[in-house]
Amino acid sequence: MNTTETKDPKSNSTVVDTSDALVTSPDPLHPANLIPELCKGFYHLGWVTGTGGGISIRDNDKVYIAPSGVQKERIQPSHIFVLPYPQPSDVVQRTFLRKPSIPLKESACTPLFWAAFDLRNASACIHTHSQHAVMATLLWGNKEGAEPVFRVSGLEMIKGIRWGGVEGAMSYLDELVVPIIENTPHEEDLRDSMAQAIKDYPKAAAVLVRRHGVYVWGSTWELAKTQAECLDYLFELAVKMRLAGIDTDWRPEA
Ligand SMILES: CSCCC(=O)C(=O)COP(=O)(O)O
Ligand SMILES: [Zn+2]
Repeated sequence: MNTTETKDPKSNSTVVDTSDALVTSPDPLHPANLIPELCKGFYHLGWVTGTGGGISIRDNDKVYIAPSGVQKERIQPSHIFVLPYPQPSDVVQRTFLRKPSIPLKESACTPLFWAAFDLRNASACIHTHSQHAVMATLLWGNKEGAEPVFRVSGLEMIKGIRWGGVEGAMSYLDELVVPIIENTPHEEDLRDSMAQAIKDYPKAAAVLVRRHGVYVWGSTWELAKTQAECLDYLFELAVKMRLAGIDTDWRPEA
């Protein structure tokens, strides 16, 4: 590994390695191999088209992050940023263990991924621009004075969600509640409201962003992925139910 420490004058961040050592592994489960593979899958689900969205994976004291504003289905392991964990989620003072040698910038979602790592001890966080998530934010919690949340109950896929995203599994009898925050012109400016929503809704496994998408996390990348799949299914189905005039608050008796 090239251990020369340099200061990036543009971003005022510290970079210690621009070689590929931290992102080269024959192991398909290495985060630098997984992120490109998972992003390709998310692209085909319509979750990360047009460059937005993605996934970050934390492996103990290292966080792996994809580049910003690139075709997420075409990312290579050599495009991945590696950051030490923990560190403040401050944009100005960010420290990197490894940056790509070609001119790329880390995902604008980095401070939001960090909120899930810091506040939920998550090991992976997924951001999607799924139209199902966006439709859910347009149909729930949007009336004057209404609590800004998505709610649904009485659907089997709720069992695929964990309390707080990282604890025990929810039951078929439970109501799923996901807070909705308002969008901002710049992704990184969502950080404080996402952190507040995570604190206000400690049982929620995700945060929806109005007219934008959703952030979902888990204690492993596998659980972040399956919860993102269950939530997306529930957003899609609940939207269809609401549009068909079917009660989405029906709850089975205990
Ligand atoms: C058309 S994408 C708009 C920006 C956005 O919502 C986003 O998620 C950007 O993520 P990136 O990882 O490309 O910085
Ligand atoms: Zn986004």
